[in-house]
Amino acid sequence: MSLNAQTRWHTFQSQEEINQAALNRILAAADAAIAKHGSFLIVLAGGSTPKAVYQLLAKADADWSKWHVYHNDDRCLPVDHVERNSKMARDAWLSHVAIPESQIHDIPAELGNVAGALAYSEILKGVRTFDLVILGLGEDGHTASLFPGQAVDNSADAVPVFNSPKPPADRITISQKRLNDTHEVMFLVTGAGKQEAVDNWRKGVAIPATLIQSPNGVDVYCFGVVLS
Ligand SMILES: O=C(O)[C@H](O)[C@@H](O)[C@H](O)[C@H](O)COP(=O)(O)O
Repeated sequence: MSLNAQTRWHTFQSQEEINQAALNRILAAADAAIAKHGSFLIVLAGGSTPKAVYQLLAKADADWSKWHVYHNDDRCLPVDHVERNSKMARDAWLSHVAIPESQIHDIPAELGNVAGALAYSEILKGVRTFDLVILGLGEDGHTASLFPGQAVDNSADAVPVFNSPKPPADRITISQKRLNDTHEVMFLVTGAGKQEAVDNWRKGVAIPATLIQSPNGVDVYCFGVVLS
């Protein structure tokens, strides 16, 4: 599968507008994937913008029995810790809809980064190309748990992260290579704090987010940053 470096930028005028656009995009991607493959494979991001979209998904109508949910990263904390991305997604959305539990694939980050990454790589073994990967953007340009200045580790589908500059230090992330094995990518970027990272990205400065490409390019949904 060949990758496409095209980045399409979309700006929205309010938080509601970006949330709604993201919701529509997810539901459309699900319909298209289910029509084509009989299933929809979505990879979730942590962060406040995705959370608001998940809350909308909790009230949406969809063919939930065909959805398979993965996470692009998680923090090595107990399962029920409020900072676990898996807990956030369950509380905001997944516990409120009829996706079969066997199709919700949390990262077992409570096992620690090494054992948890091995276990998640096993879970991802044989999983087909994802349909939609959702990603956030950190102020430092990180995405998933791919941080600036850290070596890119594509040795497995899920890899341990040590010494994350954003706490907690121990995390697990799907690798760049496996994240790029997807039909579509949607970044959700909100807030003026992301301006410098967005400026760098648009100027062609390498930031972790620019590691992400898919055969269909990448869509970046923005609110609260200026696209100059
Ligand atoms: O793992 C983390 O530390 C966060 O989940 C982080 O990666 C988040 O996705 C971005 O910082 C954007 O977050 P917001 O959507 O809240 O701006």
